[in-house]
Amino acid sequence: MNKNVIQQDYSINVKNRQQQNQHNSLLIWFTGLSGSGKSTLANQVEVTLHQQDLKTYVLDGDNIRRGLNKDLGFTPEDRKENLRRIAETAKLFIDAGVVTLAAFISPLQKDRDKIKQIVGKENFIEIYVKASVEACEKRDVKGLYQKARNGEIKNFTGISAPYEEPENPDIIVNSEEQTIKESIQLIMDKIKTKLELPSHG
Ligand SMILES: Nc1ncnc2c1ncn2[C@@H]1O[C@H](COP(=O)(O)OS(=O)(=O)O)[C@@H](OP(=O)(O)O)[C@H]1O
Ligand SMILES: Nc1ncnc2c1ncn2[C@@H]1O[C@H](COP(=O)(O)OP(=O)(O)O)[C@@H](O)[C@H]1O
Repeated sequence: MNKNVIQQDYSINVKNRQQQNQHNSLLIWFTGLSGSGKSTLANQVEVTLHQQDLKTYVLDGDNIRRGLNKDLGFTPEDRKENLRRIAETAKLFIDAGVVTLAAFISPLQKDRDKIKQIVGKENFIEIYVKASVEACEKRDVKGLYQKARNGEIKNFTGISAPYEEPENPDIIVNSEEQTIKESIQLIMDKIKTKLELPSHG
């Protein structure tokens, strides 16, 4: 970092914003294979929080890769940079007082550790959306597994690129064994205390 770039402080800080919103800000990070259910669950958790008047925003793999990170692909280096930029973006959202949900494959433990370090461990909840490659391939929501099997897509997670299961996730939901409703309930129970919702119960 350039030593001539100095942090500028403003009168209104994250605590002021959280007080006004009447809830904490937090990064709720969903990791798992393509098709495991990250976007589905992030969407439903956001709907639930939004209905309770919380300020929310979802950062999603496909959407970010069509904009901010459209210069990046799926090599290990590009995934690392993709996730670093997303973590820095999420940090701004947390500072803005927003409950931020992120749905990214984020396949490597070292990259997920870095995200936690960037946003601060007190602001980070890691949810492992567990589902086997077989189940995700059977769903093949976007037809990408078939393309990966045909060799049309290289470095495809679960087929030709690794996925490391999280070492110590805060929450595990198994989308082969639990219904969407059960998973949402489990996630809501866990995040409620972290969000400190004084007027929301
Ligand atoms: N090679 C390869 N491997 C994995 N995924 C691929 C690939 N090519 C395209 N896609 C699509 O990109 C989405 C994953 O992007 P992410 O930013 O979440 O990936 S990563 O965290 O940087 O690993 C992923 O979205 P999800 O299916 O929602 O996970 C895919 O739609
Ligand atoms: N228990 C479950 N939890 C989440 N998704 C499920 C579950 N059962 C079936 N699905 C389906 O699996 C698919 C997951 O796709 P998606 O949410 O796009 O995954 P990802 O974002 O991880 O790529 C959706 O079509 C969803 O309806």
